[in-house]
Amino acid sequence: MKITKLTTYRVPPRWMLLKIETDEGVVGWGEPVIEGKARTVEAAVHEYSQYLIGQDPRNINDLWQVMYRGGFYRGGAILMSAMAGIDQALWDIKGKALGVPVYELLGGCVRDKMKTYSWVGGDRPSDVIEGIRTLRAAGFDTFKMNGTEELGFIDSAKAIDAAVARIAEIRGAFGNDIEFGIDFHGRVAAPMAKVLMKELEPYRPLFIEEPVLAEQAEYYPRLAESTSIPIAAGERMYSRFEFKNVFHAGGLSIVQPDLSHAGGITECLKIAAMAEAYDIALAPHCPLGPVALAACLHVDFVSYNAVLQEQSMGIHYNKGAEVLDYVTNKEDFRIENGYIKPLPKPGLGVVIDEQRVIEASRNAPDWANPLWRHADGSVAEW
Ligand SMILES: O=C(O)[C@H](O)[C@@H](O)[C@@H](O)[C@H](O)CO
Ligand SMILES: [Mg+2]
Repeated sequence: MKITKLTTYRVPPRWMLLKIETDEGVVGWGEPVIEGKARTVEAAVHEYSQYLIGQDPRNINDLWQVMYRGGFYRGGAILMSAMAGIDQALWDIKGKALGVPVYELLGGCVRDKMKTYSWVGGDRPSDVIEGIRTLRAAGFDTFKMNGTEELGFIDSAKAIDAAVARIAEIRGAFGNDIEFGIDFHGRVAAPMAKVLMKELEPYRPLFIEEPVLAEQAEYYPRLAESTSIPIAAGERMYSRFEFKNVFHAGGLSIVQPDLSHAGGITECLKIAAMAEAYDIALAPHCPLGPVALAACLHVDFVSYNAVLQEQSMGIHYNKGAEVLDYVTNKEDFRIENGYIKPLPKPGLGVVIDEQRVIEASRNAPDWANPLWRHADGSVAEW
């Protein structure tokens, strides 16, 4: 079997789908994307085709190493996201060629179903109570929300109180009938992270995500010393070589690699196994589309330390398309009481409505996150 063609489709709301064709008619789909930099990742995907066209797509490990090491420079959000989508498509092809789901190729499932969670609120955490009520009616009991709006390096007690009051209201409304993670989204600088985490402790969130920016990961052990709340991070780390330093330093309780940013299934499997050795739980990051979610689920189902899966149904970013809009086997993605079952079809288990994708790609918006500024005019972390 040989790879003959790579085709990329940028589609609403902010995703990119990659189709890899072969000379035997087996087609694989991937989802290479960095939110807000789809065109850059698209260029990187097509630059990698020099290593792929004419090659056997089933030699996933060798193709992965060639893409990672062959061009001298390596790592980072753009290249590892391009590789991630290509890797996903190669696993899709291999599973389809052998007639089995990818998790069967990886040794089979360690669980019957995988727990998922839903986002509530938006960029500026509001309407969370209403959002939780709606999603609870749909069977979810675990949620995630932004913990704060923009926050200064050193901010006021008033700003802290506002963030804490929102969480107190949630606990007050639902008690311990729900669980929720709080995403600091990298908006909080190290000095304030310690303050805010301490104030949130009484409300026992399931985890605090990105309590500081990934480039400040050396604070994780110090923050972990000062709080009982589990620390989660990983969406802005891109290879096992980055994660190894964070695991070794300690402080991280939940690792959240993104299957469309951190080198794909091949790399995230290795990250998951490394995390297990450090007694760190796995909760793949996935605010993206159906192929990214499917790739996450295959890693979840074969990873003992997988505990929670993010999925983007109803997420505040999905303007213009929902997570299953480009999928024809929607029933396989059914979530019951917050749980999803292994995807039964060969490969990644996603049947893409290519016509719908082609139509949607004709006028895909160039999504970008908003640019926030502090009251003094300086740029704020979004
Ligand atoms: O936890 C999450 O889903 C992420 O923090 C998410 O909000 C961002 O990754 C966003 O997709 C960036 O454009
Ligand atoms: Mg996050």
